[in-house]
Amino acid sequence: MNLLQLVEPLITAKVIGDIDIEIDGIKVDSRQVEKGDLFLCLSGFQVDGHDYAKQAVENGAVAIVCEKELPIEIPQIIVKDSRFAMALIADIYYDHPSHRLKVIGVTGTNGKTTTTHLIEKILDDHGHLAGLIGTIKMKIGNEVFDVKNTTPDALELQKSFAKMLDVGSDYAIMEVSSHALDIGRVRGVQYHIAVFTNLTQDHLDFHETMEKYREAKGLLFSQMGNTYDSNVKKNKYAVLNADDRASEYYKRITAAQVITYGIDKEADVRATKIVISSHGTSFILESFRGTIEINLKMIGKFSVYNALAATAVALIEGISLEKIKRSLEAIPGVDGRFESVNLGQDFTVLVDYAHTPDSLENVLKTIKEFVKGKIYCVFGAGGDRDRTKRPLMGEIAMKYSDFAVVTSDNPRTEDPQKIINDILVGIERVSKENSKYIAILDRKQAIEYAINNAQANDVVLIAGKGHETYQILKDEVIHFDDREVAKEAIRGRIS
Ligand SMILES: CC(=O)N[C@H]1[C@@H](OP(=O)(O)OP(=O)(O)OC[C@H]2O[C@@H](n3ccc(=O)[nH]c3=O)[C@H](O)[C@@H]2O)O[C@H](CO)[C@@H](O)[C@@H]1O[C@H](C)C(=O)N[C@@H](C)C(=O)N[C@H](CCC(=O)O)C(=O)O
Ligand SMILES: Nc1ncnc2c1ncn2[C@@H]1O[C@H](COP(=O)(O)OP(=O)(O)OP(=O)(O)O)[C@@H](O)[C@H]1O
Ligand SMILES: N[C@H](CCC[C@H](N)C(=O)O)C(=O)O
Ligand SMILES: [Mg+2]
Repeated sequence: MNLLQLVEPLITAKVIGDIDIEIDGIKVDSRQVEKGDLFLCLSGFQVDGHDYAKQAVENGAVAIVCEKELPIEIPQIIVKDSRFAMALIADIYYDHPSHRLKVIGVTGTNGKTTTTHLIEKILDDHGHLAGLIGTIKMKIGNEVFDVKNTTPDALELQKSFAKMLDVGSDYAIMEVSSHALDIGRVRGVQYHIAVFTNLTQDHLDFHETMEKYREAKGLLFSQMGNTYDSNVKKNKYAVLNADDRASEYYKRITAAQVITYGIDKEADVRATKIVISSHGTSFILESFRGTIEINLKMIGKFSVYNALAATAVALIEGISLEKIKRSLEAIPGVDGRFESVNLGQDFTVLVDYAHTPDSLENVLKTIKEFVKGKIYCVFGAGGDRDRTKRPLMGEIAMKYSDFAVVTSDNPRTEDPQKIINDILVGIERVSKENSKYIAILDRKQAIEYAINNAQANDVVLIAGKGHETYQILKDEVIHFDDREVAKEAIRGRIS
């Protein structure tokens, strides 16, 4: 593509050199640059991409986009904000792929992965080909790719949309993280439907305050643009959780048509008569398209919220209640979310991705609804992440479980014992004389401890890492899968 044409909309950019040249690709990582590429210098959180411009040139870059003039021989396009430029350039380079797909974005503290998977299942069952982007994987056609981030950067995102179009997808369903919204990874994406799950504490290391966190998520709704814009091929919809206070704010800042879902408050799509058991959750779904009984295999009130959000999306897309019911009822659950590890033992082992105070509380409350014995809660908290959630998670574990086993999650660059100590502050704040808890640094030993001590009818919840098959330590990433470790421990007990 001609570079002059590609950067034409960046009207305030200062250009050094002749940019009336062809580029063969765009890269943000100097190590991946190939002959003929345009290299974008991003000032990162760890290092500054500008320091790698030389390496990019050595690898064959023919031009760079940067925020300051650099001592290199190839043409430079100097912009105010190279992340902003990246979003714009990527959208143009891949020929506005999000305008040719129906993009459904899901944001919120908890439930994004689950809700996107439910929407994908309903659309696929209904003859659509939906691409999927999120925490567990990226799916394009029938191919599945590993992901580094829940929401990729603008370049990878637009490229993925383009690939989805190539394989004939008509929908892209994606998780939109608050980080992505905040640093502009999804800027320029045209959303057809934006979904909000909920807003509770997380990521205050990054956003600093709940208000800023709420505002970051709000960008998904405010950036939807004007519903009545003549360029917009279809109407735009904001699907909001009526039971979450933040929805009022999102309603105010969006021009999209608002469809609400909920349980406690009046809503366009609502669940009543919820019954939770150890095998599933049933409820009556009342909607603007009629009423139907749903029997989910997934467990818990939070699962009902996710099902309602997915239902609202499907109803907007004109899918009948009967078909939605059939799809939702067929879903066994999502990888690593309330996933049972069952080798025939007389107690229950559940692996779940709860890594926030709210999700831990929801999961434990759900288990309380059906448990006949005691609850063991094995959990930790991620390093280099919101520290203030740690004591809160400790308090919640003490409040809703009978035995807390505090351990390591992904310590990253932090000292794992210090993370545990932060959790113990919360535990000790609420613990009573007969409260039971233990701290075991090694996650494998912690899981073994809970499983070895569980009695008939008890539930062992292993929270925080869900589908993850690794553990991020200071200097290395090791293979670690809670489900495998739990199975081994159960086998050890049974034999
Ligand atoms: C804080 C944050 O968002 N960081 C993201 C950011 O990395 P960064 O800015 O730190 O990158 P960097 O390492 O400083 O490098 C800066 C630039 O130099 C370039 N570079 C670097 C080295 C080199 O040799 N050559 C070179 O060109 C890099 O390619 C980059 O362009 O850009 C990277 C590429 O897009 C992301 O992978 C990375 O996410 C990191 C891994 C991360 O942990 N992010 C978390 C906080 C995150 O974003 N999480 C949300 C989900 C949260 C949730 O809802 O639960 C997500 O969407 O994933
Ligand atoms: N609607 C919900 N409300 C509250 N908690 C939920 C909800 N749905 C799921 N959870 C809990 O949160 C955990 C994470 O769910 P899920 O992976 O769907 O969320 P997510 O928003 O994608 O998380 P992440 O921010 O890590 O991408 C689940 O394992 C469960 O414990
Ligand atoms: N998307 C979340 C995942 C947290 C999962 C937990 N296991 C951890 O590592 O903290 C984050 O990056 O904060
Ligand atoms: Mg997710």
